[in-house]
Amino acid sequence: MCVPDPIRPTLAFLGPAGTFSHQAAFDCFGASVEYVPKQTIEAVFQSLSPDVPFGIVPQENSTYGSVIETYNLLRDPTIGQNNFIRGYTVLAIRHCLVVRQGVKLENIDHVLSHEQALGQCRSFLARLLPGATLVPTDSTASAAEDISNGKTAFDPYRCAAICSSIVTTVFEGLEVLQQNIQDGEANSTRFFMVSHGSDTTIPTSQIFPVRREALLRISTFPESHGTSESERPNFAKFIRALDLDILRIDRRPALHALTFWDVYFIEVGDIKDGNTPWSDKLSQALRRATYPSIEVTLLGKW
Ligand SMILES: O=C(O)C(=O)Cc1ccccc1
Repeated sequence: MCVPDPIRPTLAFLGPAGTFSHQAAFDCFGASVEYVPKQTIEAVFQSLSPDVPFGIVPQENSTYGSVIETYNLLRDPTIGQNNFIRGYTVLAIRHCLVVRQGVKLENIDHVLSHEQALGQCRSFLARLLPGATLVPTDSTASAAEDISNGKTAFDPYRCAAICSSIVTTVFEGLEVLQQNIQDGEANSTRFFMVSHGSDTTIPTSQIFPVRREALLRISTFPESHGTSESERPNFAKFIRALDLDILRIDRRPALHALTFWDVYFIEVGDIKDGNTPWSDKLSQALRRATYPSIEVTLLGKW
């Protein structure tokens, strides 16, 4: 059972120890939180509660793009109701090819990792391991753990994991065969910090960029239950009415059954900081941008 520590709140991350999510969280929170590993990003979201007030989830990579699993989970109604995005942090990602000690490149016929990491190392894999089978795992560090303890469906002496070099200090019998195998030196991942409740005090000052920003979820649906094209919302009008900076837009299929009436995620920023509190400015913007067939939920502001 998890007994909450009144001094050190709990933070859930995609585990096991040694993932990039773990590093991103540690860079922000250091010793001020207690870290709880979860097997999936979904489990991180699901664990948010009074006992686990904080979580961290990967949101976007500069080489491979949006983390689809995270955006799919942001469609859940609990986000924006009980759980909220509270800010973000960016981590430079340096991938390594990690093997059991003594394994050489020519021995490898399976490469295990999180699908984001496999995607971030495409050109290395195509050049140096063109014949290897790519095996998606729950996380980068879980790939290393599986090879270390022999819990893969494959011969661990014919496998490699793509992960951080830190895993060699966490799991036994592993070594780094190649370093810096990511496509592009600038490879970075942005992580969202999430909390249970919208105003839970965050035990760090490391996470927030100076800018005032927010994430909106826009659900679209036909007003009548015919799915006529003429009912499609006019996004240009909606965005003009918001009158905020539009920092990025993502789109995922909706959870309802109406085909192609999608969910949009819009990150907005304050055009100019003034004396008006950011929450008031956001409420005013959302009032200006009220349209039939568009439902807006504030998923978080920071
Ligand atoms: O699996 C991990 O280590 C994660 O934290 C997800 C991830 C994977 C690859 C790059 C950044 C984050």
